[in-house]
Amino acid sequence: MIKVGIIGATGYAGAELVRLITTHPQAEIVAISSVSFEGQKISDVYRSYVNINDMICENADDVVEKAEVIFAALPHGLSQELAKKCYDNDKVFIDLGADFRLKSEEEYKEWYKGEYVHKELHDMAVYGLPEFYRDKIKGAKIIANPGCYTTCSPLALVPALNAGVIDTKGIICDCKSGVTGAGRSLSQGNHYPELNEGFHPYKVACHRHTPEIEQTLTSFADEKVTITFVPHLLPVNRGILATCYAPLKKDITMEELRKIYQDFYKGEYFIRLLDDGQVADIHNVKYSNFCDISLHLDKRANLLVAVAAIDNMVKGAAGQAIQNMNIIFGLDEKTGLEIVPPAF
Ligand SMILES: NC(=O)C1=CN([C@@H]2O[C@H](COP(=O)(O)OP(=O)(O)OC[C@H]3O[C@@H](n4cnc5c(N)ncnc54)[C@H](OP(=O)(O)O)[C@@H]3O)[C@@H](O)[C@H]2O)C=CC1
Ligand SMILES: CC(=O)N[C@@H](CCC(=O)OP(=O)(O)O)C(=O)O
Repeated sequence: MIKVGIIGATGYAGAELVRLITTHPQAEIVAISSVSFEGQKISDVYRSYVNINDMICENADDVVEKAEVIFAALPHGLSQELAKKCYDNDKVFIDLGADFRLKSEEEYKEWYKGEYVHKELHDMAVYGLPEFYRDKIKGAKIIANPGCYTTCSPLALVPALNAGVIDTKGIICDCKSGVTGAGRSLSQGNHYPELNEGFHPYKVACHRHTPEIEQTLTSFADEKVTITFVPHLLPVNRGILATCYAPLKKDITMEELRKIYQDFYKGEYFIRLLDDGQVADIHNVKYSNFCDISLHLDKRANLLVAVAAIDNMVKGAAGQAIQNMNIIFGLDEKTGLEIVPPAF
């Protein structure tokens, strides 16, 4: 059994790791940590875990000592020293935050106002989007696990970009997220009466995920890709829907487009390419690690419209992190993640 530690287990992403790894057949949670709830049971924080997982929250040092793979689900900016400690002790470190995601320190400074403290760790960190970078993930010691928008949007666009059928400029990622995406901390914007029955964009064309999505897209293009990214807050608990618009470089039929996506995602269990006429819906991926993609052509405007849906807590966070762990430890990628999304 793989010995797993979870730092930040009481947050939404950490609690989702607890949920999924508790039943993973080849991994066991050996330690979890929390600052606010140290000494308390995780099942006292989340009553759904009573009698299933009643582990006591310890501190982060205990987790690093006991585990061989450490997941960190902390606010941005707290993972660099933790990664160093794990690396020095020959542990695998999987970071659900953004500290290791951007390869360019300049971009990190611009968007996160932080510094790269251990540059060598940033050089060796692998961006953990398995459908694109599986081979690099296999030997990684540090994984930068992508977040929700930054998983969903590239999954919708990369096959078309890689095949050279869409432009590298003028792409729009119009995304909607459930409220769990904002984490467990309370804020006025997430207050029920102010959120429920409303719907609005935020950080329009200035969200910190913009350079991260561009970084992934650019790795499949022959020049820098620039996008307009507009996230919206959807008054549901879970789910991300990315509706991506991209100018077509040439005339293409639906059959040709579909073939490009089918070939690119051949054998990818977690990618479900929907039939013509169907649309991706967050409803159908809830609680699962699937990404549903539907393809549409707007011939009048000469645009590709690619829509992708994921569960932000699973494929957008904990599930993808476990997928990365499975790859690193040589397990079948699906292990512990063969979850059937509920029908209603
Ligand atoms: N929610 C989502 O959909 C996604 C989240 N992520 C990323 O995962 C990470 C966690 O997000 P999420 O779970 O939503 O956030 P939460 O706010 O729900 O949880 C954050 C966790 O970090 C702990 N924490 C807070 N401050 C500190 C601190 N100063 N030192 C140590 N621990 C601290 C918190 O609790 P405690 O006080 O108990 O230690 C809690 O366990 C973030 O980097 C986020 O961007 C990535 C993809 C999707
Ligand atoms: C709804 C909401 O607030 N979402 C978060 C993103 C959550 C996420 O994906 O976190 P990462 O930053 O780790 O990628 C936001 O917009 O900041």
